[in-house]
Amino acid sequence: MQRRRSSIENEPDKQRICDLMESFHNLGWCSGSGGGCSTRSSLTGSRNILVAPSGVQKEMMSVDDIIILDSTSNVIENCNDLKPSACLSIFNEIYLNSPSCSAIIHSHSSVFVKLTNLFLGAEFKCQYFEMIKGVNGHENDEVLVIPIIDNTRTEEELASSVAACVKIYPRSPAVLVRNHGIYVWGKSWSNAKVHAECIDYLATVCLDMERTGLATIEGGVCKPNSEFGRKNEKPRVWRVPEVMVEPGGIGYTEDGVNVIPGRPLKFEDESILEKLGVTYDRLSGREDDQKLDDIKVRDEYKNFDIVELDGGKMEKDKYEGFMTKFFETHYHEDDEVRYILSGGGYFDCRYESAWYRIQVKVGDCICIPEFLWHRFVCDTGRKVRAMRLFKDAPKWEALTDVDQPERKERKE
Ligand SMILES: CSCCC(=O)/C(O)=C/O
Repeated sequence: MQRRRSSIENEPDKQRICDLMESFHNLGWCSGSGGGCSTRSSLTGSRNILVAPSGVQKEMMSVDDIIILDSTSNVIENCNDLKPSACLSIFNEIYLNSPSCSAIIHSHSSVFVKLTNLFLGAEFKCQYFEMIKGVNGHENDEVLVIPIIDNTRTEEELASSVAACVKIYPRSPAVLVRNHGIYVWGKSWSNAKVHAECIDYLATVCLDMERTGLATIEGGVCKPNSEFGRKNEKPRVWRVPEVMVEPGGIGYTEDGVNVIPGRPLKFEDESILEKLGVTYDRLSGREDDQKLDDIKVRDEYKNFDIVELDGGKMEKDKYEGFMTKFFETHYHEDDEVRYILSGGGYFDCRYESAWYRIQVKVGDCICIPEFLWHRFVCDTGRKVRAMRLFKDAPKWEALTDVDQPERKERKE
């Protein structure tokens, strides 16, 4: 039976929703009538849910505006006869599919509109940021994965996609909706609030840092360029049998490899680098890294210069000209040493009738030995800035299989 006056015992829960909505409005998470909030009743044994109404200014709600429903959406209290939030069907799906969920926040923070246009696939992923620890069950060196779904005209249409994400991504307490916002939840109202704050922070940091070159998206994961957590990462190497290499090259997906349906490529362990004679050091990505000075002394590099390619900024013909040159199979009569300062890509090295695709990213200082057939391609970020280190005067003389057929068998 529906009550006309707010029951005393529910007032603290109702007041909390009013307070949360006011603070979310002040944060810009629910301006222009967007956004919403729901919690489970804190009364012992109750499965009721409380939901903010639609049509009331988010920062001006009073306890009598908050609607209480039972677990099958029958209205228990609706003192001001208001319409429940349009998100109710989505909230219900989240409660249903995430049994520990006790509170849900729907934010229209503009950062998520921007983020879902930087991450155009089905997931936002980031790693090595301290705030990842604020998301239950995650460490700061783990990859946080939050699913992204496309927006629809109505909330009802979104509900089934949100439900599917909650089931498929049990570790994620959130679903992003492209060009729209986020649904984020937790086992209590405060846990949901912490999740919402951490994810908003991570999205803001990833966007700003990617835009200013302080973070890089590698294999779909946004990572800060600095060293923490990354120093133990080894370059990833894939083996690509020559028969699988198409005339245009290996090609690559977002993950760096060309996955021929039904024939996923094999990850190699790093011992392959030894066979290829490829060596590497992991640095910070900074030009003034002390370790770089040590390497210069250790390996007697007396000269360096910077090579920079940016498919988003350079003239198309110029960028493609460089890419064609670097992607043509070639070798040099000296070691090729490259220290990646931003962006990333893949060195493909040919050895015993196969290609080995070695991923390089910020901080990698890689040495491709003299006479080893290789080529380079940027990753999907289409940019790389690298320091080239030389023992003698800087030079870039590539010997290609076309120019030097008699050398073709060297180092194979
Ligand atoms: C990662 S630096 C750009 C590629 C390059 O300098 C080279 O020599 C490719 O073989």
